[in-house]
Amino acid sequence: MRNTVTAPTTYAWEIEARDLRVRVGRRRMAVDDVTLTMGRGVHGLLGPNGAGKTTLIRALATVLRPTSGTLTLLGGLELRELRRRIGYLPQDFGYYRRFTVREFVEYMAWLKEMPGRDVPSAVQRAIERVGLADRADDRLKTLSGGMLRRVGIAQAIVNDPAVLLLDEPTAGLDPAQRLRFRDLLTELGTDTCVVVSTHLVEDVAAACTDVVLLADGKLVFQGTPTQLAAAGTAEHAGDSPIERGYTALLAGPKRHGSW
Ligand SMILES: Nc1ncnc2c1ncn2[C@@H]1O[C@H](COP(=O)(O)OP(=O)(O)OP(=O)(O)O)[C@@H](O)[C@H]1O
Repeated sequence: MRNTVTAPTTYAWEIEARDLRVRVGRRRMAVDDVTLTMGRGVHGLLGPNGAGKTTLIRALATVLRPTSGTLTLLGGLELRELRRRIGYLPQDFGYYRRFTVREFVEYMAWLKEMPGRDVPSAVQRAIERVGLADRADDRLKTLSGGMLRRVGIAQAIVNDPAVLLLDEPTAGLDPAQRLRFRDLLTELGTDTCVVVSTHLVEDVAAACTDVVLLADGKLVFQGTPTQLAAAGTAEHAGDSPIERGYTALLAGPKRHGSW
């Protein structure tokens, strides 16, 4: 019999960061004094290259420790229990090429300490949700890049996480897969706190309830996609209102990386 740990359910936000700083390497403060809260819904994490998106996601995934400030996840669950309740797709996820899709997702379910009796049905459901049921017993080495990305998404959702962290999940997906993925995001966001980093502003407009914009490790903006769009004017660069809002908010005089 497993010990059942009773999770606190009295938190206001799934994710609460106060004055959060995360150092990478020796000196670089890749997340620099960020204060934000995130609850259920789909939070789009936007920002130019090097803004600190991956570093923030890694801190949320408990892979990196905060350098200073506080980060409270799920009301302050202890680390082991917290990790059971997180789903994480890193930018580059490692896998064994000879595993089948099912074996790999099962293996990840096992690492997340899911009760054994729940594993087969949870694995099947996760594989179906990413549209890979017909490839479930194929080896990973036979899949395309987009399919592998979907396997990565399946392993991230297999434990029905309360906090789901997806670092550039749409990279490598073809347009049809991206549309299906947006529907999945919307569905997941109804009862999960989903944080998704992306460079595709259209994905944010279509599937996110909330946008978090980072630049140089700082929080530049948090609000709805409509509020982001409202920040732009016709003079700002971009193909859509939301892209023009993004450009407007990043157009500070001291921002480097103007390329
Ligand atoms: N291990 C490391 N050592 C030194 N600097 C690092 C390290 N990892 C990241 N950085 C730096 O920290 C900053 C933030 O990087 P991060 O990967 O979090 O940005 P990002 O917003 O995810 O970028 P991208 O959109 O290019 O993926 C960058 O300037 C990066 O060069």
